[in-house]
This record gives sequence, C-alpha cells and structure tokens, in this order.
Amino acid sequence: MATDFKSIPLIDIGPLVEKSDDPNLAEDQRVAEVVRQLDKACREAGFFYVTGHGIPDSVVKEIRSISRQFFDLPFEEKLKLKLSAATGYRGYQRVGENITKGVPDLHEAIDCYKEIKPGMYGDLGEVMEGRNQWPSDPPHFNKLMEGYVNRCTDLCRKILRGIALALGGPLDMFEGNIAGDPFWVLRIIGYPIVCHSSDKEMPDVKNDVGCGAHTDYGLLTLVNQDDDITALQVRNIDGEWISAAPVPGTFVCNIGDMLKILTNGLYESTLHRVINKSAKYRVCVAYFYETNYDAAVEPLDICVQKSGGAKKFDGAVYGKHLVSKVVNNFVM
Ligand SMILES: N=C(N)NCCCC[C@H](N)C(=O)O
Ligand SMILES: O=C(O)CCC(=O)C(=O)O
Ligand SMILES: [Fe+2]
Repeated sequence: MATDFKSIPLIDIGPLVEKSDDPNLAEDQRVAEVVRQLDKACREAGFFYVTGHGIPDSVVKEIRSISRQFFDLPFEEKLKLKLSAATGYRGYQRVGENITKGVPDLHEAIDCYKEIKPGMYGDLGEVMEGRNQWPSDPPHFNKLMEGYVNRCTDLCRKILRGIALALGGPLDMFEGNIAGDPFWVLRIIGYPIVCHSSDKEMPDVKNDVGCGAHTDYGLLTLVNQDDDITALQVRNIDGEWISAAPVPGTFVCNIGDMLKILTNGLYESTLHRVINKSAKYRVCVAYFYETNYDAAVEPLDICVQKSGGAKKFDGAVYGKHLVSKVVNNFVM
C-alpha cells in the first residue's frame, strides 16, 4: 500500500543485475540487501529510482536526443506516422489527442507495441494487431529503439526476479504463464511548454497538465526522463504530489496494475501525473514491461497468504485490460 512517503527511494540494483542468472542468487548477501530495499520501496511508494542497471548512459541519452529530433520536425512530417484504429493504435498522436479521465493531455507521443501478427491471439489481440510506425529519419531510429527495448526487457526481467524474492517466492515466479513471453509498450513522449494559444498543433488544449493522473497497466515501467526538468509527480496516501525529480544516470521504475493484482495489493500501482512547468520542451521515453499478452492474472497464493488470506482483486486478462484503456485513450 502507498504510504505518506515524502520522497522516492533510490536503489543500487548492481548486485542483482550482475548475478541475476546465478541460481544461488538468493544466498548472496548483497543481493539480499537489494531485495530488502525493493520490498520496502514497493510497499511504501510503488516508485523507486534504479542505478547500477547496466544500461550505458550514452544509450539512455541518445534515446532521448533522437526522440527530441523527431518532435522538432514540422507537424506535417510527424503526421505521416499518425496513429489510428487501423494502425493498431501504433504511431504518432498530436498534442491533445491522448485523453486521461476525459481531459486532453498536453503531450504528443509515438506509441509502439510488441508486434502482434494477424490472428496471433484471436479476438483478444485483434485491436492491437499491426506493425510499429517508425520515423524514417534518422535512418537508424528503428534499430536504436528496438535495441533499447531489448535492453529494457532484459533489465525488467532481472528486477522482477528480485521482486519475486522480495515476496518470498521462487526466482521464476513471474515467468512461464505470467511473463515468460512478456508484452511491451514504448511511449516516446514530448511535453510542450505551457503558454501560447493559437498553435495549430494545440488546437483546443486549454489544459496545462502534460499527462493526467493515471496508473500504468502492466508489471513495471522504466522512465527515461530529461535530466534538467522536474515534471513527474507521484501521489502519496495523503493526496500529496511528490516530485520524481530527475536523478542523472537512473531510471524511475514503477509498478503497474498487473503487479498490483498479482501481489494482492501488497504492492500498489501508484497514481502519477506529469506537469511541465519549466521553460523547456520535455522529452521522456517510457518503457512498459507487461505480462504475456494473453496472461490471465490473479492474486498469487503466496501473496494472498501474506496479506490476510482473502483475495482483494478479481482476476484480469492483460490484453483485455490494455484494449479497454487504449480504445478510450484518444479523441481522433
Ligand atoms: N501504457 C501506459 N501506461 N500508458 C500510460 C498513459 C497514461 C495516459 C492514458 N491516457 C490513460 O488514461 O491511461
Ligand atoms: O513523462 C513521464 O515522466 C511519465 C509518463 C507516464 O507516466 C506514462 O506515459 O505512463
Ligand atoms: Fe504512467
């Protein structure tokens, strides 16, 4: 459960990352300390920074800088990648096109999802079927992002092995039917500065909130945010908004709805929002590590036992949860 946390903890997960494929992981004292910190952070805030993650800073920065290059393009160029139901909701959305709780958000973005081939998941997958739409310039945009997705996938699998231990379960607790074949989402997001009125990219956006309060949908999110702008805010149990100010070299990592269900609420998917009050356009690339697309997610027995013995949440099929969000996320 979220608490009245006032700041977001920072965890050096180096020992876990180095040893994550070692079958004796659980016996390592440095790993045990990381696991203890993960448990505390997940219980208290559902948000934490990670260092020692092993993804080179040069890669993390390049991902943001080529994203910024894309957002700098003329609107007409960006529109060539326009997202629609026909593209499987993959591609570019202009400022104000994404809505959160009925209000248009002050951000533009490219949404990408793991490929779903026609018929792969039957009716469950149909809405999300399609291939991603990548900018053609710079030519290596696609390769760079795909490489980044692979690194993030690998990192999240390792963090989840730590979380499995934190919950007192076996190392592979989230593999197999849960996330042995994890789905992923990548959102490349730009948050304009708040001001001007008659920009054609922002027809009717009277809102100055970059992204309204929401929870993420899957297991774990990795936020790669600009180093010099504080905009992401996390809500604590008293309703206070705690800033996740950038800490260079780290990712902000947070828990999604599927991990809340699996843990029977021991860990919560914490509400967060984004407000860019700075004088600079903000770039963020958010990677979402999800369960298998067709996973039927239910509270894990071990977590039910640890939380009083009663199931607090109904089960959910991840793909259904995603589709129910995605089809309501856009005004098009
Ligand atoms: N895949 C994820 N988590 N995307 C987060 C987007 C949050 C905003 C969205 N309009 C909403 O209301 O959910
Ligand atoms: O821009 C950010 O810092 C976070 C974005 C976010 O919460 C999301 O896309 O789900
Ligand atoms: Fe989010």
